[in-house]
Amino acid sequence: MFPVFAPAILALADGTVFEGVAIGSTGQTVGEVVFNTALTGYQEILTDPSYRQQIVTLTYPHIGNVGVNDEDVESGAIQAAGLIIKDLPQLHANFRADQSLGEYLRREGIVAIAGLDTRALTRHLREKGAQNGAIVALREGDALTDTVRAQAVAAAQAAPSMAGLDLARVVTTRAPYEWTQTEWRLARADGGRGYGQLTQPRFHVVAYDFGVKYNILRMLAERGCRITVVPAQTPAADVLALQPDGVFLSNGPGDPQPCDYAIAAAATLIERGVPTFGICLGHQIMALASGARTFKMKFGHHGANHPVKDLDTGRVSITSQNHGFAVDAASLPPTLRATHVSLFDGTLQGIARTDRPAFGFQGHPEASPGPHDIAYLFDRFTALMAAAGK
Ligand SMILES: NC(=O)CC[C@H](N)C(=O)O
Repeated sequence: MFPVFAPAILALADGTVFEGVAIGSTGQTVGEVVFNTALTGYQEILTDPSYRQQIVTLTYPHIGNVGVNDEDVESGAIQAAGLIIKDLPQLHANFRADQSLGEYLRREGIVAIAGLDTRALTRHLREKGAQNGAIVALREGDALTDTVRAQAVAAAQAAPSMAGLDLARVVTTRAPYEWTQTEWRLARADGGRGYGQLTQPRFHVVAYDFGVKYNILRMLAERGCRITVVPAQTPAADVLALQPDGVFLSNGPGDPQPCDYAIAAAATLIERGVPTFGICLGHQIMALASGARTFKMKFGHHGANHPVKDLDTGRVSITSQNHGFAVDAASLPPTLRATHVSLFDGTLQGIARTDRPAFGFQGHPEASPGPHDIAYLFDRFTALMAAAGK
């Protein structure tokens, strides 16, 4: 029996209302509505902690075809505040699937909507900018009234703005832990060579968890890193006491600016000459720690086909992206140089310290599913640690 879907609406803070059907839990969710243009990877997107308090609309129309499995997760749970898609196939098929997308959303209590015009919504967000929204998913038989619409718009307007929000401290691990992984969990973003091999640990990396994605840890482990993951608010002195060969600053949700504890810790560790690599939020924190500024973008970058140019080599990589803030290229102090730039809008994508072994990248070199063009940055990090005497 195919399910009968109850009505649902998406209301934006500017008063625009889209109607569709409920494909997840019933109830209401609020968050910043952003669009992601990747064709694949809906499970990785939903479980990426950087999507906390964001409602994601996927521009690819058929989402759910291959169901859901317990391997393709980037964290232990769905992190996005909600999901918006055009069409949920009524049957899924994949040998690895153990449930449907709808079942997964309901099991995790996520409110989601399908059946609306995601192209119109995406155009709207591109023109007006990312803004807060509310999804209201009604129970079967409940009527969609003007009161429900008005309440949803009011809920969207009452939601907190992403600018100024420190969410890293919300999603981070409560206690430090050592990353371990089994064969089947090894990274797939290894340049298409298939499943990677664990290498005998050569480096000890302390990874700040601001909302870290599993595949980053897998790719570091594959390159011979033993990894101690620490909470976002761990002081630099505690990290130095672990005698790391390198420090990794992870991706994560929210605005980097209020993460003063992380900015202070990163500044100390970089100053002390510890090889440091930052991805996305970690890259932004490294920039702030070095005296640059960040700003909120109009609708950000969320997709898997963004061309980025390496300014040192001229090489263009197709990259995965997920960010709503960026480092202001005009704010770089003399100790920071631009290493990568987005060929979509010219915004800064990579930075490196001129006086210390530290660099950051705005996109996702660990992208799983790919593209894997920029995975070479992980090798750059291990090379920095090797050069520092390991
Ligand atoms: N993926 C990330 O780390 C995102 C960083 C930050 N939250 C932003 O939106 O820009």
